Amino acid sequence: MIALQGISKSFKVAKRSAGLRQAVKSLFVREHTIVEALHGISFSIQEGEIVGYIGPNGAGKSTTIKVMSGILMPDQGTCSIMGYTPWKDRTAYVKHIGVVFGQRSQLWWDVPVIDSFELLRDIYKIPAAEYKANLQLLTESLGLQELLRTPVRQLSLGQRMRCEIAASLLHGPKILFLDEPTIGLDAVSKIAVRQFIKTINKEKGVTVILTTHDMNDIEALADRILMIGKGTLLYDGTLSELRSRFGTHRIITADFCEHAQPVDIPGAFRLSWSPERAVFSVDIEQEQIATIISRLSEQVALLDVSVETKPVEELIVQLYKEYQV
Ligand SMILES: Nc1ncnc2c1ncn2[C@@H]1O[C@H](COP(=O)(O)OP(=O)(O)OP(=O)(O)O)[C@@H](O)[C@H]1O
Repeated sequence: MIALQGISKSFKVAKRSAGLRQAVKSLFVREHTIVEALHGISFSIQEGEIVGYIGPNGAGKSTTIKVMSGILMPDQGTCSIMGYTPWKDRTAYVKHIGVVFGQRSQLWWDVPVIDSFELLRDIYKIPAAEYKANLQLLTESLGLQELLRTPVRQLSLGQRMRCEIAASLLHGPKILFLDEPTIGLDAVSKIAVRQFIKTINKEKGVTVILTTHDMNDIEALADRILMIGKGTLLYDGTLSELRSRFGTHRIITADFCEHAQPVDIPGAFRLSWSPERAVFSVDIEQEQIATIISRLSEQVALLDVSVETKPVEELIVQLYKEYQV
């Protein structure tokens, strides 16, 4: 459904040093630097996938989304989405995609939300019956009833984001590009947005590509992760593959029956120790969890023990470090 091959994109950025003298100089002599935002990006995505597109700040995520949604033309490479070249066949192409940029609004600021929706209906030439059905479904599933008559500028961030997502889906696109859809949302709104993304993917078969810095989004949604750093694709795989490749550590938390003095357990790294509780990190490639627990129970009376994998967030940080991005 989506195939990118060798996509590169550079930006020419005016360089200016600080100070009045340099400001005056720059009026006459302009110096530029080239920022290479994307460097030979290739991947393909099948219909029905939910793909998390991750990477540190400035990695090139938004630039890729802009290329895929036809807003930017790359310097090199090919991009075929549902048979279209996004930046060439824009008018026909945009009918098949929905785009949400978490940091920007596609809604008209001063008018009620429903007015923006009606404008989009006219722009996309959505047939009346289809518009009515989609609006009803989106209103119900995103809880928009109370918001439709409110001017966008009066909405909270979470309320606006729900309206943005609805706006991007009114024309029933097959692909949804979400650039940081949960940025700034509270925990309840985040869960609601994630739930909704899951539902449209399952029930309507919408293919979803989302960029995010929130690894809980990735954990909750993404079947597959594409990781980009400094404009280059660094990882393409599932979260569980990532876990088994990099997440060989487990965190053991032990609660004691009575206060205990710190002890060293061979094969485990002690992360913390308080009179009632200790936390260890264990590399399961080196030592078995059961062995560590048995060694620990020989030293202290255990009330409770829990074993957790390293949080995804930490795995990603480890991955960024490994690739030096
Ligand atoms: N219009 C532009 N003009 C000049 N440079 C740009 C432009 N857009 C992006 N860049 C540069 O391209 C690089 C990639 O930016 P991009 O916005 O794609 O990163 P990102 O991965 O989305 O980052 P973030 O997580 O911070 O949103 C950055 O170095 C950025 O400064």
